[in-house]
Amino acid sequence: MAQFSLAELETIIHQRAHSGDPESWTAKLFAKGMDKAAQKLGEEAVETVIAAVRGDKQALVSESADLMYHWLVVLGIAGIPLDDVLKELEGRTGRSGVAEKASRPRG
Ligand SMILES: N=c1c2ncn([C@@H]3O[C@H](COP(=O)(O)OP(=O)(O)OP(=O)(O)O)[C@@H](O)[C@H]3O)c2ncn1[C@@H]1O[C@H](COP(=O)(O)O)[C@@H](O)[C@H]1O
Repeated sequence: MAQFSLAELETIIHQRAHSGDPESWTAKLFAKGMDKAAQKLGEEAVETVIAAVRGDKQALVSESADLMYHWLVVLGIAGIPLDDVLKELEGRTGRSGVAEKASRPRG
């Protein structure tokens, strides 16, 4: 089991975004803004799909990591905490007591 979580990565991204370090990819993405970050997220999503369709498990793991990192960057630029997404997912399990969300049909 990995000793690492998306919450930790979110914290790292937040720290690096405002580090002012010219070598930081995170700081560069935040400086370029949502259009560039969303574009990178889309590229990583496509690369993940290609790895999956090819059945390349090693690439799928690597591209998934790129995808999750860029997804968290996009959430960060949008000002949406990871916890908001986790609460949304939790609601869909029916565990959070948000009955209307749990029973909502999925599109
Ligand atoms: N998890 C990641 C991570 N995953 C992917 N990437 C970067 O995402 C970039 C995208 O890779 P691509 O090959 O698609 O892009 P590219 O060809 O380099 O760039 P373009 O020419 O497409 O603009 C690469 O520079 C990767 O290094 C990441 N950069 C940072 N992190 C995490 O963020 C932390 C802080 O990183 P810095 O902000 O760079 O200090 C790191 O310690 C990691 O934990």
